[in-house]
Amino acid sequence: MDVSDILSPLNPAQREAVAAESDNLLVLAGAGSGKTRVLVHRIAWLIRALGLSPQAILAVTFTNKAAKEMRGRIEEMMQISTRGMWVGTFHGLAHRLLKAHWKDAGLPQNFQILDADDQLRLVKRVCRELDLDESRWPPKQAMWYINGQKDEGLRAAHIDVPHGDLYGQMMLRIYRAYEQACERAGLVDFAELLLRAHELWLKAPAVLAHYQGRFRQILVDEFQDTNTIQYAWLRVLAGKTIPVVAVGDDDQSIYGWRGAKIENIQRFSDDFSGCQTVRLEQNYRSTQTILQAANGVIAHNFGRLGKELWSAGESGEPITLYAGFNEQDEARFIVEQAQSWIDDGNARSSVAVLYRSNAQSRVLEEALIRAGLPYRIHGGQRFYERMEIRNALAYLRLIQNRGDDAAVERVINTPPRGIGSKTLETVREVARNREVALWQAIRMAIAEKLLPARALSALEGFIVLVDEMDGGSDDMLLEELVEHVEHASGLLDFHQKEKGEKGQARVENLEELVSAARQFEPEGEELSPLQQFLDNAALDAGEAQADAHEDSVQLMTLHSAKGLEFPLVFLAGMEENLFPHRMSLEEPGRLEEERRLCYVGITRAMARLYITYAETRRIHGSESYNSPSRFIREIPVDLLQEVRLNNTIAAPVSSLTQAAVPDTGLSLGQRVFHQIFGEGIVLNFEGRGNNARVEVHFDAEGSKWLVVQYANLQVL
Ligand SMILES: Nc1ncnc2c1ncn2[C@@H]1O[C@H](COP(=O)(O)OP(=O)(O)OP(=O)(O)O)[C@@H](O)[C@H]1O
Ligand SMILES: [Mg+2]
Repeated sequence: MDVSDILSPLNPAQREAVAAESDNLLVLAGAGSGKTRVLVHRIAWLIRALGLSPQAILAVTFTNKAAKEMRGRIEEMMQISTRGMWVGTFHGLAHRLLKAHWKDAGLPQNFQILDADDQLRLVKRVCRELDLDESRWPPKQAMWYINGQKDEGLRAAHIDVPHGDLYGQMMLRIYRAYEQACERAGLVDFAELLLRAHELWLKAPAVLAHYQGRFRQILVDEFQDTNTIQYAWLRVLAGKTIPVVAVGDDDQSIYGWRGAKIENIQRFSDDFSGCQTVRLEQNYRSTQTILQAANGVIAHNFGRLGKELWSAGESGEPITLYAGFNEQDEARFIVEQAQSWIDDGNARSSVAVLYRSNAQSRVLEEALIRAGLPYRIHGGQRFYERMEIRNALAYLRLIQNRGDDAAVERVINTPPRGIGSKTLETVREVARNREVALWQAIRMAIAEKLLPARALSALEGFIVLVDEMDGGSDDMLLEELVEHVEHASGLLDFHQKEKGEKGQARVENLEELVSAARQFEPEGEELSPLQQFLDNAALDAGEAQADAHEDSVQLMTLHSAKGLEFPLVFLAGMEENLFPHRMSLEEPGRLEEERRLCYVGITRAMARLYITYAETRRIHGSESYNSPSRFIREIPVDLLQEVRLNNTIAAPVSSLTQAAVPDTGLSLGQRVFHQIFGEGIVLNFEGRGNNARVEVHFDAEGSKWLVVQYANLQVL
């Protein structure tokens, strides 16, 4: 590819960004305006026009999948290998650094990554060791606290809690104990990866100098979702010498709840000297209708950096709105529409169904299965997160590192081998008192006969089992080892004996893990293939799907849809309390983040967009009645077309245009307070003025019809 070919498929603003010569560059632009495309072309430009070696380039993407795509695009454009290029997520890159410089980072060479599930398990254990009442100090909250502090770059030793702050003191105590537990077992959670990588720069100037000498340019996609520690890491690395190109969209910042800071966009131009800002305003992804809908929704947020977005594309079809009478009906409608789109000759993978919470996927999955439509889930119940897979991986981790307490906890009695909670408690106590890993504690318990004979022999069985799995493992291929472990551990046998589909699915998943091992390509000799495989599984959880290549309908949460695009998109479950999420209704900041999430959802659609909601929904085992999401009302009504139950088309959208209950000051979806029933939300109404009756769904009491005149509702 010629230099001119790199620029020709771009518009003038994009070209300016690709060929910009300034030290630092910020590309600030709305969805679908080609930000990611600019990054890819800029990398090509750096290599072709400026003669940079691929090894001198560091590119940060938001997911591992995006990193793979970026590599693929560059290889395809330039016909070069991207092997030496550092492309990955902040976490992936941090991991790579720590593996290479474990000593400087103060870690054992074989440190293990602790994923969210294992982390919670460990926090729970720590809380138990501190003798804390779980209901008073929920481990999950402690975990959020710990991660929140790490995201801000704070270790327990850095935190000062005021005397009277009981809560703060307790959290800090847990944090401290948790740090020690990780240290002892050589475990590193996700937030720790970033924190350590940052500390590595500060502790080991020679390492920093090495990378500062190596990289000649840093590029960051989805910059609006960087958190404090990522930003700090970047800033130290860039120093005064490495130019940084950041692309982002303040309207798509959706990870505030995980510590992401939109303000980093504003800080960037101050902190990175000589920064030039380029704005892209043309959207190439969506029809005008879809774009206008997205613009209509996001216009309700305040304090935006302000961007124009227009499209030269056609106006396209109206957005279809469907009210299912329950979630089953909603799912049926979605599958029906998807099927007819596919029957028209479109690929299954051109269809995406997006939803707010993972729990919503089950009903959709069932409808897809009934219709015989293959589907794939990104995120959520991910392959590497499935219980049986995690169990098998835990055995493999033990082969690698007996000190991995989280792995011991997970499989010591899985499948059941007669090691009860009392036995386990004793082992934990030994570990605690003597400050050793669980594995060693087991050995001590055996050697010193600290338990009844039957318990000891069960423990011994476990030790022998793992040691035997390890013996000879060096001579096996990775796939052989995985298969051997699944058999020898009894896992396969255990699930084969399980009744019904669940057991069958688990067996299939275990078999799939063997295939994954077969397909796995280790890089370099430094780390054993097993170690690389385990790291990959932990980092990649969810993104590496066994059936990635298959043409299937795409299911995912709105969060995981970031950066992607699909010709046909369904936004399902567009109901108050679901989306916007119940938890976000109290705080304006959270509500705005939900709205950005809605903007992200709408802008994933290229040609066709469906919005659906259910009038009643059974979720988490209970029935709820929610009004349509306020975000639907924020879409200009002339862009919408409502489809009724029997699939007839109605326009205009009656139920939504009448959002206000006439002459009452009330409107649908509004939160109100009643003297006796408490807080609730207005769902429905009849009549007008003093004669109007409204249906209010009270948080505590359920739905009730009330006469406005007597109900004396206070608007909240
Ligand atoms: N100049 C262009 N000519 C033709 N197509 C373009 C151009 N620029 C971008 N596109 C296409 O528009 C779509 C959106 O581009 P891209 O994904 O890079 O946008 P983005 O700004 O990164 O979006 P998001 O904010 O959702 O991440 C892609 O299909 C891309 O190939
Ligand atoms: Mg992008």
